[in-house]
Parts: sequence; C-alpha cells; structure tokens
Amino acid sequence: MEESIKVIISGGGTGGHIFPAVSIANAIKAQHPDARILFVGAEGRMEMQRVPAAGYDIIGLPVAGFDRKNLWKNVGVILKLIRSQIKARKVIKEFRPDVAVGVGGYASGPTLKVAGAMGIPTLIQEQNSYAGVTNKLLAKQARKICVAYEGMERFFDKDKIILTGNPVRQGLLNPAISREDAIRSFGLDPQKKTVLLVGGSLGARTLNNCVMQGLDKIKQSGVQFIWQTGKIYIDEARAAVARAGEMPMLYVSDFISDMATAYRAADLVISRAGAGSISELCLLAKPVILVPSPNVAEDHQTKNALALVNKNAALYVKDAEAGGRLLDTAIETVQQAGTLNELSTNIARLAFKDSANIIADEVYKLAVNYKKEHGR
Ligand SMILES: CC(=O)N[C@H]1[C@@H](OP(=O)(O)OP(=O)(O)OC[C@H]2O[C@@H](n3ccc(=O)[nH]c3=O)[C@H](O)[C@@H]2O)O[C@H](CO)[C@@H](O)[C@@H]1O
Repeated sequence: MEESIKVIISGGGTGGHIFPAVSIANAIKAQHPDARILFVGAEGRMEMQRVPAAGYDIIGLPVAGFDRKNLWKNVGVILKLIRSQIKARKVIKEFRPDVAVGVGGYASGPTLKVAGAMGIPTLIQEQNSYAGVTNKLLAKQARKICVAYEGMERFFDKDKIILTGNPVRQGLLNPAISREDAIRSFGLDPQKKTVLLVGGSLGARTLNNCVMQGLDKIKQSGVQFIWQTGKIYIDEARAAVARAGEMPMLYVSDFISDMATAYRAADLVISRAGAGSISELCLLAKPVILVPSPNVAEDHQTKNALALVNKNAALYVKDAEAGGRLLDTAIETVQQAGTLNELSTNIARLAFKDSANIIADEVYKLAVNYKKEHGR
C-alpha cells in the first residue's frame, strides 16, 4: 500500500539552492500526492518568498553565515546558530518528519544536524563540483548524497553517493512558446539575434559593468540583449540605460521569473557558472559563454565551468578578462551558426534528464524504511 510520508527540506540563501529544493518537492508530490512537505529556511533570505510562491510552507531559522574576514563578528553568528538548533529541534518534534533533505545553504546545517541526532534519516544534495562546507559537515551522518558531478568521492563516502544531476524547475522544460513569441514578450525583434545575460539569482557586478560600459557597442552591434542585473544593481543599470538614450535592442530587469521564456528567446547565453544555471543550460542545449564568479567558496564556479569547457560544451571568459572581451565575443559568436550548433550539441550530452524523480525516489525509500523501523 502507498505510504504517506512527511519530509523536511532545508537550505537556501540563493536560487541555486532553492530551486532544486522546490523541484525535489514537486517530484515527491507528483509521485506521492499524500506526502506532507515542510521547508526550513533562513529568516530574511530569498527562500522565505520563493518557497511560498511555489506553494509550500516554510519556517525560518535565525541563522547567519560565518564572517570569514572579521572573526570577532562570529560571536553573534554562533549565538544565532545555537538559537537555530533549538528552533530546528522544536520544528522537528512538532512535524515529526520521516526524512530530512538538505540542499546546502545556511539553514540546512542546523536542521539536518538536529534531524540526524534525533535518528531521522538524512539525504543531502550537493549541486556543485566542489562540496560546500555545510554539506561536508553533514555528510558523515547522511544516508545518501546526491551529486551532479563525477569525482565527488574526494569529499564524500563513495557508498553513499548517487550521481543524479541537479534537479531543475519542472516548468523550465518544453516551454510551449515559440522563439519568436518569446522574443516579442521582451519587447524585442524576432528578426534579430538575441543574447540572454544572467548573473545567477543575485546578479553579477562584472557582467553588469560589461553592459554598462558597452552600451554604445550594443547599440551598433545589430544584436539584442536580455539583461538580468540582480536586485541590488537594477537602479544603477536603469540610470545608465537612461543616459544612453533610446535602446530598443535592450531589455533590462532585476530578476526574470519566467526563465523558460528567456531561455527560449536566447540564441546565446552569457552566464555565471552557478551549478543550477549550468544544469538548465545542459537540459535546454543552450550555447553559452560562462564567466565564473571568483567570489565563491573554493572558486567552485571555475570548477563547474571547466567541467564543460574541457568538453567543448561552453565558451569561457575569465571574470578578470570580461571587461576587455566579453561583449565582443558574444556579438561575434551569436552570428556564427556553426559554433552555436556545435556548442549546443556538446552541452546537451552533459544533461541529466530525470534528477528530481530519482532523488524523490531515494527520499521516499528512506522515509518508508524509517516508518517501518519505528512502527509509524
Ligand atoms: C554567488 C553564489 O553564491 N552563487 C552560488 C549559487 O548561485 P545561484 O543562486 O546564482 O545559482 P545557480 O546558478 O545555481 O541557479 C540560479 C537559478 O536562478 C534562476 N534565475 C536566475 C536569474 C533570474 O533572473 N531568474 C531566475 O529564475 C536560474 O534559472 C537558476 O535556476 O548557488 C549555486 C548552487 O549551489 C552555486 O553554484 C553558485 O556558485
């Protein structure tokens, strides 16, 4: 008989952690409509809006990240961590989950640590080709570790690892809209080549500077751009565009909710090398120029990017060189049909097609075993 299970999913901070979490939740619900799912996030972070928007309940912990530069500031962080563990314990006692899933980011630390200590099976999902600190700490207790890159036995016990790929939002695949309509929906011209420029879920200063300094070049290029700036950069970006005068070939926004349409519109993408973005680009076979962020732990975006670049599946521009050549490379490449085709064929080979369902299966198995063992 079908068992109804209760699942806690925890983590967040950026889209790269939140969207895989939502995708896993959707897959669990699709397979087991009776399943009850509760998210645990970090107060004030992006998940507190995005998760309810996806239709799930979320509870926030007062957790914050360690300040690696000013160590003395971490006294407050440790107090918050203790308060978070106390709250996580209360949430777990009340909800009584059969399994806890961690997707990385601040909240998953206290939640999975407490869940594991209470004997609840835990599963972690590591999006990147280099394991994050939180996931490394949680790995010892975890029963299963779902990863997206080969070679992760450098960080984790190989018997626990399952190579699943990163789950992407279900709505991103097979969009019904045509390329032409997608381009029109951004107020652009379907006759022209279109470049989508995304700086990850929070935006990227380097990419934004390239556009702001290259507005004249864009005007004269014959190519059009969909430009996502990130929330904190949007005012500066709009002011620069206003100063540049009429720019019908440029659409600018802080955040694109409908990424399916944006990808559909794009002949070429310029992107940071966040793991979630890369998984989407693989599944949608999109030609891309990757500009890894140098500001992330252990430089993991460069490692994510090189996994593709070494297979001729993406072009690569270093952050430090972007100012000098990113726009020129994009404007040239988007007009070379042969290069675009080759990049598209090669990147598609790296796609993992069914990640969310495979992870949902593992979550279900852990939960059902736990219920059996505990007579629930
Ligand atoms: C600065 C930082 O810490 N970045 C990390 C963060 O990236 P970040 O949050 O940028 O994550 P990803 O590139 O993994 O994913 C971004 C997600 O946001 C979506 N999106 C983006 C822009 C937009 O306007 N609308 C939108 O919906 C994308 O479609 C994608 O689903 O988590 C990733 C996964 O652990 C890491 O690899 C990144 O290094």
